[in-house]
Amino acid sequence: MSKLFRAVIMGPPGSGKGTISERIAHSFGLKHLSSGDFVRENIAAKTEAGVQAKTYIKKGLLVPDHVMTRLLLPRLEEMTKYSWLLDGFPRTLAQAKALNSACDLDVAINLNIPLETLKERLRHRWIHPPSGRVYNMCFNPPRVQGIDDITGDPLIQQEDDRPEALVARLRHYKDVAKPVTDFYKAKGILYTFSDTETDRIWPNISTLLNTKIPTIQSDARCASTH
Ligand SMILES: Nc1ncnc2c1ncn2[C@@H]1O[C@H](COP(=O)(O)OP(=O)(O)OP(=O)(O)O)[C@@H](O)[C@H]1O
Ligand SMILES: Nc1nc2c(ncn2[C@H]2C[C@H](O)[C@@H](COP(=O)(O)OP(=O)(O)O)O2)c(=O)[nH]1
Repeated sequence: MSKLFRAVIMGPPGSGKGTISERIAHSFGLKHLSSGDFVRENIAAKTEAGVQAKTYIKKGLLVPDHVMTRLLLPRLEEMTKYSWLLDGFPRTLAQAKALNSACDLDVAINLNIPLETLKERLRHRWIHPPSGRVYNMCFNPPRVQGIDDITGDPLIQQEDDRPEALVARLRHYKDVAKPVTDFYKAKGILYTFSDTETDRIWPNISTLLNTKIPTIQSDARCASTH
């Protein structure tokens, strides 16, 4: 059977999941699957799960596990031929267990970034809600201030990126994420990266994936000749 590469990336809001996922997708040719993008697509398409998800997001809540897994697992089934990196899922132990029954993961990347750094980053984060594109006024600013590069639409700052909301969000993240990282640690696939800068974390992630991905893809090549 051919073996593909399957990874998840975890970390608190602002830890760089989106930024690092894009780099991984670009450098290693994996598909970057973002749970936030899936949620937004389902809301736009008014699917049953999308309609349910919208009621929670409007209140600034996480989407419940059963809605999230119903929305996400069928999309993963469409990806059986591809290597992928999943960003934003799982966020809870229930989601991690649901994912575990659907597929075998090779690597779980865990970003551990100091609180002060997260606060500072999210203060400067601006997003283009229809596409999910993320900018940072210092790190990756748009070409024109306040305007999306591709569509020319105005950018917005999310309510829950404000410093007051953020501390509560981060506390909640820690409580919910710990059982998930423990779960992956017990499986021996957890790799934690701690730093204040994505550019310093990136070479270490790249080295890790260089050691993991060629082996797996050469397995896949052998398998495909039989
Ligand atoms: N795994 C998940 N479980 C529950 N809700 C989710 C999950 N993934 C996404 N969502 C919902 O979709 C919304 C958008 O997700 P997305 O990951 O794009 O943004 P976010 O919560 O601002 O994350 P971050 O700040 O870490 O980038 C979330 O706020 C949440 O309500
Ligand atoms: N100053 C600075 N900003 C960074 C760095 N890495 C990412 N950012 C920016 C990009 C975003 O505006 C914000 C959060 O990054 P993100 O990739 O959206 O994180 P996440 O919420 O998906 O985990 O921080 C970084 O290393 N330094």
